[in-house]
Parts: sequence; structure tokens; C-alpha cells
Amino acid sequence: MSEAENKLGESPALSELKALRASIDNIDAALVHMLAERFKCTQKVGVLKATNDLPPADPAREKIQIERLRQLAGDANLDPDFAEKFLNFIVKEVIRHHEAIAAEAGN
Ligand SMILES: C=C(O[C@@H]1C=C(C(=O)O)C=C[C@H]1O)C(=O)O
Repeated sequence: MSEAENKLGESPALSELKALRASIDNIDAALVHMLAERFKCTQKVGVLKATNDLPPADPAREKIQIERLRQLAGDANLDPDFAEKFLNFIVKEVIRHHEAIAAEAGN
């Protein structure tokens, strides 16, 4: 049991906290599965780029994605700066994978 759960004891607040945490756990699981699917796609893009002599990063594509995500975030009441940072974090990792795929292919 976590410190917060311990402190709340048997109470309506504890029930609410547990229900909210159960939803958070479901959302985290969904995020992991969605990210895994995204990385499956980006790995294939990496192979496609390496076999067609294309660079790992595509800044023009990223610019469009950032604009789109910032708009979506704003509409969803999510901080657009956070959405941009989150996308950049993922894209940085994708580019690292693409560089590794290109190096493996001898590019
Ligand atoms: C996946 C690609 O490669 C890189 C990673 C991107 C991403 O993770 O969305 C976007 C642009 C590229 O810098 C791509 O070019 O589509």
C-alpha cells in the first residue's frame, strides 16, 4: 500500500483514489501499447529510408506534426508546450533508431 493510501484509511477518499489510480493504470497500459505500435511503424520507416538513401530525420515533416499536435492539444485542454516536448522526446528516440538502422545497412 502506498503512503497516501495508508494515510487515508478506510474512507470515501481512499475509494476515490483507488478508482482513479485504476484508471491511470489502464491509461498507462494503453500508452505503452500505442507507443509500441508507433515504434513498429517508425522502425519500418527507418528500413525504408536506409534502403532508399534517405536521411534519418525529416525536419519538414516534424514541423507539420508539431503544429498539428499543438492544435490538437489546445483543443483537448492539454498544454501545447507539453505536447510538443513529448513529441520531440519520442521523435529523438526514433531518429536514434533510424541512425542505427542506417549504420547497420552500411550507409
Ligand atoms: C518516422 C519518420 O522519421 C522521423 C521521425 C518522426 C516521427 O517519429 O514521427 C518524424 C519525422 C522524422 O524525423 C518519418 O520521417 O516519417
